[in-house]
Amino acid sequence: MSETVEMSGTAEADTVHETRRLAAEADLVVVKAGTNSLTDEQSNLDDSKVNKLVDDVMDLRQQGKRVLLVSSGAVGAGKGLIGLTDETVEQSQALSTVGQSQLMRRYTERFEQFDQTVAQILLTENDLEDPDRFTNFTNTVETLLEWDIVPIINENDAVATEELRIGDNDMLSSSVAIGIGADLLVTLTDVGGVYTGNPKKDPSAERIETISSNYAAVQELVDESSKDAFGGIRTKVAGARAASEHGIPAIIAKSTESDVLDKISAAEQVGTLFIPTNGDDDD
Ligand SMILES: Nc1ncnc2c1ncn2[C@@H]1O[C@H](COP(=O)(O)OP(=O)(O)O)[C@@H](O)[C@H]1O
Ligand SMILES: N[C@@H](CCC(=O)OP(=O)(O)O)C(=O)O
Repeated sequence: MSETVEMSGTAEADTVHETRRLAAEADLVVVKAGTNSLTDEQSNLDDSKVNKLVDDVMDLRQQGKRVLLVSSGAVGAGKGLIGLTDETVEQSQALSTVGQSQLMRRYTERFEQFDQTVAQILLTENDLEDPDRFTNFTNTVETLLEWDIVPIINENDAVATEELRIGDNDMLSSSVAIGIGADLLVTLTDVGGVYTGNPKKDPSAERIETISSNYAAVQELVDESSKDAFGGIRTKVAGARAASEHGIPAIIAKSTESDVLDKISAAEQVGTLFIPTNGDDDD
């Protein structure tokens, strides 16, 4: 297990314990999975990664929880299929439309093995900001959840170029979690949480176990370690923080960790935990 780091302002042990309990008891969970957690090095959809994610989601479903999956991977899967890179935004948009249907086919096949029906929702931040569209979105989600279906959400990349430029499913999943009043946001990625530096480049980087009043210090570390990257850990931290400011516990964790969602629902120490601030920002 990675080392944890005590940063000044880290939450008290009982607050951490209480947040893990809240996360464990969450009924309505938003799970976000990034491209790296779904594709291989040749940018093909990686069956074993997709299967593992579905198995993890089904762990929650089998406990009676309602789950919304926010999945990236459309552009990545499109690149692998067509054998082209996305050098322009227009190419990314077109690739996403190819990859998205492939992605949904894989999800549908795997979830079917558990007799779990899924649905696709493509949306943009604008859809969440416009009151009529937002109402339509929540009505659809509520109906799907009543029918025991797992909605799988992605950005509508063919029409939303802003999101494509900044790789913003991290913020979209956060907005969805806040909008529908989720009980927990889990962001799955290819590293074990938020670290004091980029763990792929800096072997001395240590995992930050909890984020609460130490947010400003964490933000500085993250800005420094991911200076050149669009999206990346920065938007995950911003999205998780936004959720926690709305009273929703949020966890950033590694998608390859065994039974990662099951562990969260057993209140185990996994990834980086964002303590709900309920708007009390004491930075
Ligand atoms: N301080 C940090 N803590 C954790 N990861 C970091 C940090 N700084 C940079 N990163 C990088 O952010 C990456 C995760 O972002 P990204 O590649 O966008 O993932 P995803 O495809 O899951 O959305 C990690 O692979 C890691 O290399
Ligand atoms: N909507 C795009 C991905 C956008 C995105 O946020 O990607 P990632 O940073 O890998 O979660 C896609 O499906 O390819």
